[in-house]
Amino acid sequence: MGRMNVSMMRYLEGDHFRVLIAVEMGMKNHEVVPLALVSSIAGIHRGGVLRTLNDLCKHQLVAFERSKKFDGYRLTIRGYDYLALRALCSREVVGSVGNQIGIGKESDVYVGGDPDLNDLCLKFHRLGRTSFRKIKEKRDYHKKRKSASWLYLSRLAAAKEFAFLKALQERGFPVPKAVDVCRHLVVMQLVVGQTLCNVNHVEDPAALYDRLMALIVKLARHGVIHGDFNEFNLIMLEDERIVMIDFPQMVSIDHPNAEFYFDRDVTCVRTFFKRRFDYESEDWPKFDEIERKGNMDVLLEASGFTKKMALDLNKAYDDGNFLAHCEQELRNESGEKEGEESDSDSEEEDLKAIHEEEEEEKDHEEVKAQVQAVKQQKIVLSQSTRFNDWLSDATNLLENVDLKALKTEEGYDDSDLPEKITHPHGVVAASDSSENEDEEDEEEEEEDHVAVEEQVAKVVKKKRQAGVGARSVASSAATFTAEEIKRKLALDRKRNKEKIRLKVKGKQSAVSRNRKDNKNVISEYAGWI
Ligand SMILES: Nc1ncnc2c1ncn2[C@@H]1O[C@H](COP(=O)(O)OP(=O)(O)OP(=O)(O)O)[C@@H](O)[C@H]1O
Repeated sequence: MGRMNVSMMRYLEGDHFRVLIAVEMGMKNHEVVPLALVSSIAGIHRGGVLRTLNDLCKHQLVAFERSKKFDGYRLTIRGYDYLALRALCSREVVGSVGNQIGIGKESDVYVGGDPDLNDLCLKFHRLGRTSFRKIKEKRDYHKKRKSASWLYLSRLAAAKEFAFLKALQERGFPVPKAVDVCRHLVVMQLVVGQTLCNVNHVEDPAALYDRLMALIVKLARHGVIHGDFNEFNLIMLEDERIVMIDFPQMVSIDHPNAEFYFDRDVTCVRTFFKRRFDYESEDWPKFDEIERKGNMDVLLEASGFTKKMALDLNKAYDDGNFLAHCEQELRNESGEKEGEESDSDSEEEDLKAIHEEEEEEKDHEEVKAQVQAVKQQKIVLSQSTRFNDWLSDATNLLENVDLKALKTEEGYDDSDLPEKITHPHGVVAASDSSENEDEEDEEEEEEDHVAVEEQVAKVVKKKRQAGVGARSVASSAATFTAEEIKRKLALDRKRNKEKIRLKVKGKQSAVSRNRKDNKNVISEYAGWI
């Protein structure tokens, strides 16, 4: 029995726990939680979530798994322990975790301390431990669900233990003081003593025997039967007082098998005393003689530990291997127990349906997105070909423009312009005027260039002032009239506007839909934390 390694907790940040909680929530209806879902539940962008998940994987708080349909993350036992501890730390219930003092079939027990370093007992329920270890080899066989069942069952076991501890304590039974519960972790008073199985000698076995039998009867009078009343679940203090621990199978005396459980508790004590202390009594309590005086069983049901929860938990205990959910599922599949569908199975089916719906929806959305992308591409392509056509037409027309004709037609005086502009290709001017000037140095060229620019600016200004603009030039040369271009531009603008509007609308609805889904998941899990 070692120590729980909680050193990593001090290095984890808020985002780490946020992502851990997101994985925990996602595991309600996912065997492994896909990155996209973790990201949307946590409300952190994918890049950030991925980085955090890598950290968590490194510290074995989550595990990455590949399944047939998709890859994703699942919470590990360590991750679940960290979540519970973190919550209790922030409630200032737990301040430290120490050595392991007990290891049972269904739990790990550690010494802990509160922030003031007073001793505490931390009991981590591990109800799905068996199934969790075999999860890989059984994965294909059981398909979905079992990953959720160990979280669910461990949480139920903790809730039940806490509820019983409180109720028993209030009625004066010798049990450890219940401090708090979170997820699968129950915090209670640390009992300093020895379990009865380790006690070899007592001063007065008869007195101890009577006290134990009186305890069984007192429980029954209050309406409950321990169900596991044996030397392993009884701690003896130094002064030989007895403290009861561990009530996993506590049942009401109205339970159909109540008598069987009662007799089994009595027999356990008798057998132990005979074997260990060689003490046998002729006197032992009988179930028929019990007079009910309290209704703790009923009160417990009203305390939040519902019938449904008890049903699920008892079924898991009865089946022994804590895979009740999965086995029931299998039985249903093989048609053995078609008429006996329990609540948990209907929940399983609901979850399955939700899962399938989600996948369908996802597929649908993907197809939609693809269609949208193809449409968009087409529009862009059509726009670009239209533009290219228009550009080539315009270029051709421009080349055919007769500037001289234009000059006479428009009253255009090009005396202001240098030769290079008057003859755009420079061929005519070069051959006519200066055949001898073959070489021009770079400086001159540059000066010319600046001069040309200035001249152009001057001419344009002049034309504008005279009310004759470039538009009139274009109108005489292009096949597209100004009206047509205007109309086209207006149409394009309108289409673009519509496109933007549509896009925003779509985005908004997707965002609000995601938010709604996340809100539902979060509200469903409100009682977990
Ligand atoms: N409050 C406590 N104070 C001190 N020790 C405790 C306390 N609770 C449990 N333990 C120790 O932890 C051991 C395991 O506890 P417990 O019996 O509750 O676990 P379990 O998993 O239900 O065990 P199992 O089902 O195998 O009997 C006990 O035998 C006891 O030694």
